[in-house]
Amino acid sequence: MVSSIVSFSGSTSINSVRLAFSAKTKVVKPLLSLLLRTSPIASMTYEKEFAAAKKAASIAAKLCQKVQTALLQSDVQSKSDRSPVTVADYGSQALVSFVLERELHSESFSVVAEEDSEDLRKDSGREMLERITKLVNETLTCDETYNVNPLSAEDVLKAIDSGKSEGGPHGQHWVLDPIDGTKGFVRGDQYAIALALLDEGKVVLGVLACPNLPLAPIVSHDQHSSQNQVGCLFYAKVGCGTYMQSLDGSSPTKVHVSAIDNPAEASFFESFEAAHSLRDLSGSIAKKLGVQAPPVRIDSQAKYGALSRGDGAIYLRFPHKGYREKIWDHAAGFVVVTEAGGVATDAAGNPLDFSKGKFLDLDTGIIVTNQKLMPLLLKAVRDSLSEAQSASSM
Ligand SMILES: Nc1ncnc2c1ncn2[C@@H]1O[C@H](COP(=O)(O)O)[C@@H](OP(=O)(O)O)[C@H]1O
Ligand SMILES: [Mg+2]
Ligand SMILES: [Mg+2]
Ligand SMILES: [Mg+2]
Repeated sequence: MVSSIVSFSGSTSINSVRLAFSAKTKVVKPLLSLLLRTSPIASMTYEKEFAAAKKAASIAAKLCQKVQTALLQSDVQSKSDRSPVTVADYGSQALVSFVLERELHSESFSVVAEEDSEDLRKDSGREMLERITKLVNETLTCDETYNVNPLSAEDVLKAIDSGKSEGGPHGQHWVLDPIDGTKGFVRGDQYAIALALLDEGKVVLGVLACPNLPLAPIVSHDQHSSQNQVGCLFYAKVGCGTYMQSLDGSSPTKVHVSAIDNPAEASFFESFEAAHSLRDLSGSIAKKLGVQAPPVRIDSQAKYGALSRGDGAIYLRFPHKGYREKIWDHAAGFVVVTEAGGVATDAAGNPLDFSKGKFLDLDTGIIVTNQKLMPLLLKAVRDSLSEAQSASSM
């Protein structure tokens, strides 16, 4: 559900105030932090970071699109070679770090990212590193924003590891999944470049670039929509709502989650990959809710983006026992969907906690929907889980 066209303006000097204070004593900083979080102007902060994140994800998306196009045109034999995907993962991560550092000149650059350069630094990684370096330089040249000397292989390695961190409850940390939905990327389906910023353990902004997601709703009553343009950029900042624009740069549109309050009319998302989520469980929950529509299975955090604009009303994710969710698989999607009016919790209804390092500590799974459906969904989840538990103990 897409509503009015809005653009961000009305900057304040709150960032400069922050900077000035941040250099001061340890006493002032927490006080200022508290003030900013409780003040109505808190939502006006992070403007520079927000702009940098959008730019970084958009440039990385260009690199990924280029690799995916080449991958899909290649023959069957080279399709089974996974190296193009790896090249895109590393290339995307290097570009995002490069852009963030260039734009922000931050003294304490910290990134919790999925990839690192360890394998690339080995002799066996040399050829791949050359391919990545070439790709990164080609993408930067095409973009024309940065008039820089070509990056060397060493620059690329440094960018991949730049600010490497485990996150945590204090300070600011970027959270990056350079390609989320790797399996979808290989198939030519959905994937996302997912970038979020944590501040004192909370996700304060997030950007999702979804190069293959149609601009038109993917769960639509109008199956004959003439709009088949793909490539969406979703972005959200705490207190400011969620916006979507085309990756080509159309004007932003404010988006909202579905307003459906009758679960029978809702459709639900889950992973395309059967191994990523327990389908028996999501099927049982959907049945209890009376959901009529079949599940919509797509890869990556594109699910959060689609949900944030009201394509479907529920996202169910129940990994197999023992799987630990990583923050980069959810941080950007979380703020995109919650700022659009959605609610995302674990299976017991606890808020998602991004402050514990690179893992999300969860009770069983992740569920996302709108405010009205959440109580019904939680009950269906509770009932289905206890049924599954008693069945397994028999
Ligand atoms: N067995 C498993 N259960 C749940 N998630 C898994 C999984 N194996 C991998 N994943 C995660 O699922 C992500 C993709 O999400 P989705 O299932 O929504 O498409 C992967 O991100 P990457 O593709 O970045 O590695 C990976 O982190
Ligand atoms: Mg991922
Ligand atoms: Mg990934
Ligand atoms: Mg991965």
